[in-house]
Amino acid sequence: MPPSSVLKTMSSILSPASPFKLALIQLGGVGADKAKNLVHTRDMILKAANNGAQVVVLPECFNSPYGTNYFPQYAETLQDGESVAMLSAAAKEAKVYLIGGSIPEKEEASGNIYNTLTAYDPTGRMIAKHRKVHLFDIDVPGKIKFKESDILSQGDWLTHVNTKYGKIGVGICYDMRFPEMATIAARKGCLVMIYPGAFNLITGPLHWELLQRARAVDNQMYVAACSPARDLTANYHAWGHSTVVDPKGVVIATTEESETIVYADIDPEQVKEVRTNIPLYNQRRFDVYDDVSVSIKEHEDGTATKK
Ligand SMILES: O=C(O)CCC(=O)C(=O)O
Repeated sequence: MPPSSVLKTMSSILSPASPFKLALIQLGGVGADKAKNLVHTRDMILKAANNGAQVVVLPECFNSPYGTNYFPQYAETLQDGESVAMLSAAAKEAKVYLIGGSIPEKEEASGNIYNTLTAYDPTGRMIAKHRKVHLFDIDVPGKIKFKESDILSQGDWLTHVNTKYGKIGVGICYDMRFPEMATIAARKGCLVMIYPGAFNLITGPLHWELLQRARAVDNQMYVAACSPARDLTANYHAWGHSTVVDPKGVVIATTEESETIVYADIDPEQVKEVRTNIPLYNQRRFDVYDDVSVSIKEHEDGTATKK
């Protein structure tokens, strides 16, 4: 048993939190018909809630086919968009916190398009908005080339969603490759980092699970990533394998590539225990290198920005 002073420090690094059941909806059948995509998504949210989920997660780009050519056509504003309206109503009907995957968002004033996640509380109120911070621009010759920045603008803040179960850090897909985001979230008291994402058949097998386990073990927090199901008739073939990793770095729930819902129990005591047993938090040498979280200030709307 560690001394009580250590235990006290350990519990104080996690914002107040309680256990909850998480559901990752590995959504299938996302096609060209947006209205149809929305109807199916709502059905799956209700299904997850009926199975006891208290926090429900959707994948990246759940309302439109994935690809830069689709973004302008499917983009909508957060003020009067049909996807946001559905998400809010579904969160309320299902009485769950909803991490609403992402949609192409059009900002009316600038005309910019963003890859945007919105989150809702069980009354249907939008409680956070995260715009993908790191855009997916890669070129692996002969294998995969993707350049989101041709069409999308990048987000300028981090997002820590306040829920009654504790604080949840969010990122979108490629954001997962940047460890600073998860480290900042952990040091600001988030117990889980959630990434709606859509890796592909090249980088998926290489890095999807590895990145989640890395973020989890480095930061001693839960990490979850929610993908669409794979559709070989679509232009973009998603890796699937929606996964939840615990604070020890162990995969506690996962799947293959078909449509399904992945469930996992998130327990803040597990975070505290791991951080007590292996007390990395207090062993960091900020006299030797900098703490990436100190320059970040959290705001009431869930955003976190440089001071
Ligand atoms: O990082 C990767 O390999 C895939 C990222 C991605 O698909 C995305 O950001 O949408």
